[in-house]
Amino acid sequence: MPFNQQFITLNNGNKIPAIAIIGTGTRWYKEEETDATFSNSLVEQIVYALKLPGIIHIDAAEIYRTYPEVGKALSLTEKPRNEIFLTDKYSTQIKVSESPAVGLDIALKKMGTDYVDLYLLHSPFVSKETNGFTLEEAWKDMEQLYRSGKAKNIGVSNFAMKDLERILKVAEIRPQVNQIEFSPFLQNQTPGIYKFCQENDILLEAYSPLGPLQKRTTKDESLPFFEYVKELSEKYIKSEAQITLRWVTRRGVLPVTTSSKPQRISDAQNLFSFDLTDEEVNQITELGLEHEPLRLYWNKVYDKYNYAAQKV
Ligand SMILES: NC(=O)C1=CN([C@@H]2O[C@H](COP(=O)(O)OP(=O)(O)OC[C@H]3O[C@@H](n4cnc5c(N)ncnc54)[C@H](OP(=O)(O)O)[C@@H]3O)[C@@H](O)[C@H]2O)C=CC1
Repeated sequence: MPFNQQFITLNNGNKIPAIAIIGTGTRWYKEEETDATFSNSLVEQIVYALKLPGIIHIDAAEIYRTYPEVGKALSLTEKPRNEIFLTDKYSTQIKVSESPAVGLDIALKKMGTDYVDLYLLHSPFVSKETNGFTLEEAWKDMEQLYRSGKAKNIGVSNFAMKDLERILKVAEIRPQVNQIEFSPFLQNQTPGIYKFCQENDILLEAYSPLGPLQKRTTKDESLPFFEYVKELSEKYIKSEAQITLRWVTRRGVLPVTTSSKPQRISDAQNLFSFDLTDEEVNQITELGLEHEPLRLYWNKVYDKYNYAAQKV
C-alpha cells in the first residue's frame, strides 16, 4: 500500500496526525541544557524524520531540555512549518519556568518558531506552594495561550479523572488531549481514565506504547502475548513495534513513540500502510490484560493503581 497518513479530529475541530513519531524525551532526556550535552544524534534523527512524507508529529517538553536540538533541526529542514506538528509541555512537577505563558515564550524562542501545535500541562501535580498557582489557574493561563494563537491546541498529561474534573469545572476551553502512559500491559494509567476520556471527547495519547517490547526478556518470548504479536508480524510482514502501535491506534489512542534508529522512525510514519482485523485488536487487548501491569513512569504516585490499571 502506498504512503497513507491518518488524522484525528480534536474536540475543537482541529486535526492532529494520528501518531507522533519522534518523542524527544525518554532516551533523549537530559538533566542539563548546555553546549556539552547537545545531542547531534537527536538533531540528525529529527532531520531524518522531517524528510519523510506527510506531516511530522514531534513531541517535546520543557523538562527534556531538548529545545536546542529541536530548534536546530527546524532550522535545517526544508519541510514547511505547516507540515510539522509540534507538541510541547509545561513542566509542573519540577519548576523550570514561572508559568505556562513564560515557559512557552522561552520554548518558542529556543525552538525558533512562533507557535506550538499542542501545549500540555505535563502533570496534574500543581500547588500554590510549589508552583505559585493552582491547577485551575494554570489552566486559565493555558486558555490565554490558546486564544493568543501561540498554542493551536491545549491539553494535559498524566491526568486522572479527578484532575480532569477540576479542569472541566472551570474550563471555557476544554482540554483537547490527555497524554498518558498506555500500552497492552497498562490499559488504564489511573482508574477509569480510558473510558472517561472517550466519553468526554478528550483524545488520549499513549506514551511508552512499546513498553512491553522495551522490557521484554528472552524468557518472555514464549508468553502468549509475545507469540501472538510475532505471529501477526509474520502475517503482515510488519515489525512487532508496528503491530503494537497499530493496536494503540485501533483503540482510538494516538501513540507517541521514538527511536534512535531511522528505520524504526520511518516504520512508525508508515503505520497506516496496513490494518489489523477487529478480532486481532481484541485478542491483543485480551492477552495484554492477562499480563501483569507494566508501568514505566510516575510509579511513585500511580503504582497504587496497578491492579486497576489493567481493567478496561
Ligand atoms: N508525558 C509524559 O509524562 C511522558 C511522555 N513521553 C514521551 O513519549 C515519547 C516516547 O516514549 P518511549 O517510552 O520512548 O516510547 P516507546 O514505548 O515507543 O519506546 C521507544 C523505545 O523503544 C525502543 N524500541 C523500538 N522498537 C523496539 C522493538 N521492536 N523492541 C524493543 N525496543 C524497541 C526504541 O529503542 P531504539 O532507540 O533502539 O529504537 C526506543 O528507545 C518520549 O520520547 C516522550 O516524548 C515519555 C514518557 C513520559
